[in-house]
Amino acid sequence: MKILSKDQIYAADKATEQAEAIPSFNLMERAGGYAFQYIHQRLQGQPVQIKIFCGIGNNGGDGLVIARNLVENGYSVKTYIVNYSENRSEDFLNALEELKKKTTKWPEVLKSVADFPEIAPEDLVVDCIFGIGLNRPAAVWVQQLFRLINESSAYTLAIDIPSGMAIDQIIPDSEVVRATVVLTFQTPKLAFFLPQSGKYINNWEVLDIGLDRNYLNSVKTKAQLIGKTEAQQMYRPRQKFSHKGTYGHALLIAGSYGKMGAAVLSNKACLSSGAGLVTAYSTRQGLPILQTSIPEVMVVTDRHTGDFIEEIQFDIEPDVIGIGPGLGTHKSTQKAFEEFLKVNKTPLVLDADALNMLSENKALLDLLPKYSILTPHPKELERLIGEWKDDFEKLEKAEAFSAKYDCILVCKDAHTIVVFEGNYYVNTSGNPGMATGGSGDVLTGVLTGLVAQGYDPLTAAIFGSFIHGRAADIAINHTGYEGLTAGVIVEFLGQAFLDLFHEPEKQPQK
Ligand SMILES: NC(=O)C1=CN([C@@H]2O[C@H](COP(=O)(O)OP(=O)(O)OC[C@H]3O[C@@H](n4cnc5c(N)ncnc54)[C@H](OP(=O)(O)O)[C@@H]3O)[C@@H](O)[C@H]2O)[C@@H](O)CC1
Ligand SMILES: Nc1ncnc2c1ncn2[C@@H]1O[C@H](COP(=O)(O)OP(=O)(O)O)[C@@H](O)[C@H]1O
Ligand SMILES: [K+]
Repeated sequence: MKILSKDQIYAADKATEQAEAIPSFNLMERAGGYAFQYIHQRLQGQPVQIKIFCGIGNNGGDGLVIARNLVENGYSVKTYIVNYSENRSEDFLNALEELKKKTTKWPEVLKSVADFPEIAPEDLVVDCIFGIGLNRPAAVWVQQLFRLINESSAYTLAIDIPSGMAIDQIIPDSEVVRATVVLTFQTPKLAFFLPQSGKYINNWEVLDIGLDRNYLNSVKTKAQLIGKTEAQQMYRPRQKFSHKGTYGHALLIAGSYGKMGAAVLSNKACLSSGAGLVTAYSTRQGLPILQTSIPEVMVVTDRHTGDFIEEIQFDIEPDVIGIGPGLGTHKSTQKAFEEFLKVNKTPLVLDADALNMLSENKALLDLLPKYSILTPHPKELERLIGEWKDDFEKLEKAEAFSAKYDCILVCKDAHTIVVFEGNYYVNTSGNPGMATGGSGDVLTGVLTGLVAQGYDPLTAAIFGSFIHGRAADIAINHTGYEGLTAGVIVEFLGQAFLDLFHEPEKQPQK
């Protein structure tokens, strides 16, 4: 699903107005009308006290349209205008006129804390104070209203975006309305998926307000959301007349003393995501561990007998090499890594200590083959690209890094974002149960296994991140969040593939 930017949303409005030859107020009527229907379908006339807080822009105008529809349908509604500015938008004024025609209970104007109403826990709050137009911190008294809503524990429906959250920047130290549900128009907003702003989002739903299809189909967005529908399209079915050679040979260079589990997990995951052949490269000490725990995997060891890999040399010709999990950053391993990069021509997936070694010696980055996949968690990413001011700047820096080194950056997080050629692919699968040691090692194995099978590296990164999270989502039905371990994610990889074609994805609301 496309994630439109602020400018693109405003352009979609304009395109719709032109294509349908309608004034902009019709669009507000439509958006507010659909939002009303959403509420009405759920309340079915129940006598709930509804408190609608409206700003003075178009988000506020939407609120007034919702209020009018609710009044017309017999609901008990109190409407407030949060007067943070005197610059009322034209359509806000249109919506106000229409509301005044339908009720004698005109909206109360709030100008300071003294004007705030009480909010009872059983009220339904509709937040239409700020929409995507927020571009600076709200006044202190307005933020106090956000706090009042948050402390009320009332069910809160935020329209388009929670007030206090900007669509394209992080406003530091700003209070944000913590909505129970965010009902967002036409397109999810990138801010919902970034840690600094996404933490305020519990549930979000897209409301299709019928913006111009031609515009929506043709617009190229920087960001897109990857769900089951997108993943399905990337899946490569296995062929009847195929053999293990068809699905490639993966080599995983991983493990050191005390961290052989990382090698075991990534190798198992590589096998379970469909690679034809998997070879583990590790220390001699690792040989019995690998051979007993994964008999399907072949093992090549370095010729030394120490705790760490001291040399990377093998006489097989893998289709892809995954490197890094549990490797350690011992001097001898660093040397071996550097020597390996100098001669290697095989596509790479780099994780964990391989990334740390790259961060310590940035010159090595120039040795990476084109389209290498790097899978940093936030700390590893920071070591690679430097500190960021906020999550939007993080993405910009990741983009610049990916362009400079022609690599695919898989920025792991609650919503993993794959960054490549100026595009952001935002993953929707996964859950907090995955915050457990070894789950990243599993991802390395999955991505390596997919490249081995012939998925191009970008598709492998996007599709693999989805499958990895999806396996964990299915697994928690059996383990709960706390009981999920990295090994269990591997066991559910097969289920994640099956699930691709099982049930259709929930459609956006209308
Ligand atoms: N296609 C769609 O999705 C449709 C969208 N629609 C709706 O329009 C909404 C966007 O409306 P909007 O552009 O009028 O902005 P909104 O958020 O109401 O803010 C109002 C104004 O506040 C100002 N301002 C900003 N920050 C401020 C601050 N801290 N303190 C004080 N003032 C501040 C700023 O003006 P400025 O002062 O910067 O000139 C801004 O313009 C969108 O979210 C959706 O609900 C539908 O109606 C139709 C279809
Ligand atoms: N709260 C979360 N929600 C969704 N996915 C998560 C969450 N926490 C971690 N993950 C996922 O789990 C993996 C953790 O990787 P990483 O930190 O490298 O683990 P390790 O180093 O222990 O293998 C990543 O793929 C990340 O996206
Ligand atoms: K809002």
